[in-house]
Amino acid sequence: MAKSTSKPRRAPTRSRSARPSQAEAEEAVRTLLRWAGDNPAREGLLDTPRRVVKAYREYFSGYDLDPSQILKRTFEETDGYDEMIVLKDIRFESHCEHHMAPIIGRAHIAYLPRKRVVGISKLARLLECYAKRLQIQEKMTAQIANTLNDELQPRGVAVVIDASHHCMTTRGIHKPGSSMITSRMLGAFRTDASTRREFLAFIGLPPSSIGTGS
Ligand SMILES: Nc1nc2c(ncn2[C@@H]2O[C@H](COP(=O)(O)OP(=O)(O)OP(=O)(O)O)[C@@H](O)[C@H]2O)c(=O)[nH]1
Ligand SMILES: [Zn+2]
Repeated sequence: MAKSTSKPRRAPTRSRSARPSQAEAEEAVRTLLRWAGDNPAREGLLDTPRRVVKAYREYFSGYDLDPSQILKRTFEETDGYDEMIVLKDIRFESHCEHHMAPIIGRAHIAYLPRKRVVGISKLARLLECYAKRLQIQEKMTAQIANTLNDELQPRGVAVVIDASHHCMTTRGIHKPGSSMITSRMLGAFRTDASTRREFLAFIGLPPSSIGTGS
């Protein structure tokens, strides 16, 4: 195979200074409006670029958050609590990186603490931090589990996400009602079937619905 002489591709930068300005982002929206066949100068569309950019700032606010920082504050006075901790049915909205279309669903996050626990809202914040980025569901599921595992070093982590992809429901193949389920099991959730079953029971899934294949 011929050796490639092309320059290595630079990793995408996340630094704020490298971002286009607000004016440039609004101009890009005007271009899309013209491309769609409309007139960005008509009264109803005059404020649309500003609104779209404001909405995008919200949809993609996760790039400005540091996921590990979210889990930095932990509590050790738990009287030795070492049972499963589950936050279930956490609603979220994300956007797929292929079409920038909404992904809307629910996440269930669990861990088996080792000595310390984290404030429960931080699990939802961790989810938000990754959801408010361009995503594929598999990656988001793994990112949440891996960050929890790295930061808390618990005995196990489980993440299940069940979500509807608007790129599949409102365009393309048009399958409204379909949803995608992903899971990532680490530590005891991966190696111990009874731990996994207990978690699945907590989130209302049948015991054999999610295996680990290992
Ligand atoms: N695995 C996975 N696929 C996703 C996710 N979000 C969107 N997709 C899929 O990404 C794929 C992109 O496929 P392409 O063939 O490049 O794009 P496309 O022509 O718009 O595909 P269609 O959606 O089939 O019309 C589609 O099959 C989407 O359903 C996700 O979170 N995980
Ligand atoms: Zn998509």
